[in-house]
Amino acid sequence: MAVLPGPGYPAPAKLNLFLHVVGRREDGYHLLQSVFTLIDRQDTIRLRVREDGVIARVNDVAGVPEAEDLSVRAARLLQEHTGTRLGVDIELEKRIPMGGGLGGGSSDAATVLRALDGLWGLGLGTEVLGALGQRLGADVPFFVFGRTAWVEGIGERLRPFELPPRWYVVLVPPVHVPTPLVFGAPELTRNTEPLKMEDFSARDLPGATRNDLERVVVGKFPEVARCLTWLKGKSGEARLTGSGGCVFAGFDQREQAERVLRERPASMEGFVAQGIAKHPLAS
Ligand SMILES: C[C@](O)(CO)[C@H](O)COP(=O)(O)OP(=O)(O)OC[C@H]1O[C@@H](n2ccc(N)nc2=O)[C@H](O)[C@@H]1O
Ligand SMILES: Nc1ncnc2c1ncn2[C@@H]1O[C@H](COP(=O)(O)OP(=O)(O)OP(=O)(O)O)[C@@H](O)[C@H]1O
Repeated sequence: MAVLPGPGYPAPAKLNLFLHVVGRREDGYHLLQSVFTLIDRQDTIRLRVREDGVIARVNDVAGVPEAEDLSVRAARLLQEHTGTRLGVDIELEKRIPMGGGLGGGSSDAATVLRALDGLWGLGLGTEVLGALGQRLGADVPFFVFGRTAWVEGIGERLRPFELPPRWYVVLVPPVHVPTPLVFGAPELTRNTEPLKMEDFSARDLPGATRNDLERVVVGKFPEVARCLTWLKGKSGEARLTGSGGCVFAGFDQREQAERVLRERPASMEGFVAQGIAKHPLAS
């Protein structure tokens, strides 16, 4: 039952269609190349502006204490940055599996930044919000950018990339993969040769790319390995998203995706989601 009124603001999940680690910065962050797409599995965030400057979450979210919640931290950061006297009540309805490489926390943060930019009358716009968002997490600039993107740097260099309509089977193993554990693994390869975006169309991508984090995650989490092996049996394109543990495969027809999902073993959680070219809040 919703506590706050109104339909709320959507915060869609993402998939990394590929993820190459091409280097490492001096501060330990990794230089990546990736194509990010939004999908229509989403969290919902309801907001009510407060005149007293207080920022508070009004519902409990299992596994996410209020002080750590990226939606709350996004509001605090924006308030500090602008000095606004306004505050906000935040209600977060989670539907995106957590710790799955689907970027849920980052998307929640980006949605709060965008929505409060309007509700608090700030008018900062996409570029400033994206730069602020980077302080909250490497994926936040993508969600602020709000469209399918070829992504470089640690996640802040974004260019639009065209994809045909696609439906994805996403399997959700019962594990929570900590991103720092994966990036910190000694066995991770960090020297994939950089690709040029101009050389690739969406159709070439699966054969020419992979997720460099996959080998590390599969080695550490047998449940991820099990889901991936099963899905690879259905599509050679199956792979990990982000730092996992979710795995996915893309299909041209919704029916194909739904059939594969139905065929999965009863013990495997999963869903079908459609790729979306543009964030519902993007102009
Ligand atoms: C792997 C991806 O999911 C791809 O979309 C993201 O790059 C991870 O993004 P994220 O979860 O928002 O990551 P952050 O919260 O910024 O970083 C968590 C930790 O992951 C590592 N990290 C993250 C991103 C990056 N480009 N290099 C890194 O080495 C760092 O150890 C960092 O402390
Ligand atoms: N609003 C939020 N929603 C989900 N997790 C959050 C949120 N705020 C903070 N977190 C913390 O972030 C952790 C990772 O959650 P999230 O779902 O964003 O990971 P992820 O999908 O693996 O992200 P990524 O693709 O960026 O690696 C959670 O376990 C939780 O501790």
